[in-house]
Amino acid sequence: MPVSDRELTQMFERVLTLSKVDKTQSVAVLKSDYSNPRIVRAAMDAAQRLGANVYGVELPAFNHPRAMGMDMTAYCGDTPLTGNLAAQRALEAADLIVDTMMLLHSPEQEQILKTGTRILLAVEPPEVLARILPTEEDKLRVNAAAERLKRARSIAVTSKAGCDFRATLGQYPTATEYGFADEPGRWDHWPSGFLFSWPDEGSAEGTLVLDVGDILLPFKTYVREKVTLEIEEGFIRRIHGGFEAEYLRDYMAYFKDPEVYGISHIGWGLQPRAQWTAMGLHDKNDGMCMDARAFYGNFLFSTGPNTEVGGSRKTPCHMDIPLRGCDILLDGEPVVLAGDVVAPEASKA
Ligand SMILES: O=c1ccc(O)c[nH]1
Ligand SMILES: [Fe+2]
Repeated sequence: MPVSDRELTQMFERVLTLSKVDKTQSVAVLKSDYSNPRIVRAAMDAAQRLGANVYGVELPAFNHPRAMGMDMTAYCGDTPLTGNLAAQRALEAADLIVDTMMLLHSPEQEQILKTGTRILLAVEPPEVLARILPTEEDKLRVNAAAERLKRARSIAVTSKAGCDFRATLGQYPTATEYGFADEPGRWDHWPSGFLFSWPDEGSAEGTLVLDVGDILLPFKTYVREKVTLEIEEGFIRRIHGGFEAEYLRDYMAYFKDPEVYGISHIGWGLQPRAQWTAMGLHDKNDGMCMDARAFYGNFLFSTGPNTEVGGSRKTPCHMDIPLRGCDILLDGEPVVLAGDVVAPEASKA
């Protein structure tokens, strides 16, 4: 359903307030040719109504000749900001950046965050922003789960479909997304509600089976026949199944880069207002489909780049793949069973 400009501005006031915006703050709204002008306008107006110093940074769109599709998560690393040091300095001067063009998975984003500037990504359709408006309660639940994930030294994922995956943890940090950027140097994404870390280099092993209904992003397709990924020493070695397996093999091979097969962030969804079914009601270019990444009880794994956490893999090909119905155990203790969150208690909706 359409969301009015007035409601969109009010929601931005709410989320920017949660992001600690007030009259002491400066807010930069980062945009490019493909930004949603309604989101840009609402962010600018809301920040002004909160008394902040507001400015816009507009960057010409960047198209990589080998990138396919319009989903900004598909081809990572180079962005309209790449190489534009003057614009990066202008952004680093802000306390908070509202990113309406997507810096995610770029080295520049990490450099900006290291200066203490906060970044809030907001590129989903206003209807999705409204349905998954962040709350303090979301933050409490995600942080409760993060306390458990931070302590974990191993993760194991199994499922009726045949998943039998494990990895050791600890080399990389735990990352949380609860929808607002309230602490210095924090990046967050409105809408969200999930957490993740990265497997220790070379430790991801076993089998991941995409069952019917599991999701392939950025393809934005629901799997119709099982796809089996065999993983050894942190990399996908074999992909087999039917049409979707062939499609995935062909797509990943297109990049001619062995690093695309590396396992990247892995974690689980904690957002009950995100729906597995939502992707089927949107066009592919409506947004990046955060419902699929955040729906409650999913196991979300991904492939490709891990430079944002100091990893060595810089490859543009990034797949986000949420699975339903998995058991997720940390150090042998369940946090999700059959696709339902079971622990920690404070993380349950
Ligand atoms: O919010 C996001 C979106 C995409 C992604 O790869 C991670 N987190
Ligand atoms: Fe991802």
